[in-house]
Amino acid sequence: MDQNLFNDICLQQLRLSAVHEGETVVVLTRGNDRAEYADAFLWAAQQLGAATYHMRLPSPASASGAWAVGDSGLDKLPLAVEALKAADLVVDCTFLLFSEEQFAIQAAGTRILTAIEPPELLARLMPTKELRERVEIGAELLAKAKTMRITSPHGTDVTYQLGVYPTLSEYGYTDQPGRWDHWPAAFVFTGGSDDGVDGKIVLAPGDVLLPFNTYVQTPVELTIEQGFIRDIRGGAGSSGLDADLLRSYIESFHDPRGYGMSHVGWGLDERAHWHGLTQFPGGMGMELRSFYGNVMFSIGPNNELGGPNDTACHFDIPMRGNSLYLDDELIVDAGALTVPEMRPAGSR
Ligand SMILES: O=c1ccc(O)c[nH]1
Repeated sequence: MDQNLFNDICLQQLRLSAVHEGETVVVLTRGNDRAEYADAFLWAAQQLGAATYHMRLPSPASASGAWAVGDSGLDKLPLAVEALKAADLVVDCTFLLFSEEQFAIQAAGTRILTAIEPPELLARLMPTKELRERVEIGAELLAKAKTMRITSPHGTDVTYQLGVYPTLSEYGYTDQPGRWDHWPAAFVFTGGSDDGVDGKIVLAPGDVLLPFNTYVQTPVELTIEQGFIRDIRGGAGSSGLDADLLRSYIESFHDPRGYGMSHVGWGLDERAHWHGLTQFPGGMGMELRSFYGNVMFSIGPNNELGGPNDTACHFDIPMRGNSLYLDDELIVDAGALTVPEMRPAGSR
């Protein structure tokens, strides 16, 4: 994208995130990644009268090749963490989520906006206040629920006991002290209690495996007991290829907590395409986490919700055409939201 255009969308973003004169905005990058993001955000912050600078960390010293979450590169840099805590807004172009340092920075009252996706996607899925309202309505419903049940025509039937962990909303910008968000995003999630997820999830062709950034081709059956996946196998009549890939990847972390059940919720953005991975292979799948009516469950850490599991092995798995009940009330009906206030304005 042309740098002037990129500057403009970052300006729109920082306006939504309520950046103003007297604030300090720090843009965080690593190695050679996303220098043009830093330029655009620095320019935009200046337009709004904020003080701003770029903090550039070295590239990770070791590259495992896997998407290991939680390593911020800041663990040996307490001075840098203090500087980030002193900022009003950190624009995180590195993915700090699941790291100790992200939690410490938020706890100091600093808001954090993660921005990693390709500029074209940032532009197309520019957050809106209307979408924020719909996401917040979803978050309110989810926060009140005591159980969540997910079913699908393929045989999924799993129940999460809720109420232990907070509900988080992601709508793509952040204007409240201490709040993190990720641009672009439109979904809500919480986590089941540590030993309170039981049942079966059957992944069907077209469901999405992030970070593989692939669509499931062969059905996968996951058996879940007391918050952990106990068995992964290919569904009836399938070669079992996707089941083998999933298991092999999780095993490579040598951490049984990689089989834990992480966050769970649903997506709300009708502008986000299910087929998005075919368009932006370089992205990290935020479009897929956000597409309207997806039900997304996750595997691995739950420390971002305050839980004890801080494994580096993480999967997000948005599924199509599933149904989701909160306390027996149908909220997502085969991939469509039932609550009019959560639907796009034109389709209530
Ligand atoms: O924005 C995100 C990205 C990944 C994840 O697991 C949650 N939210």
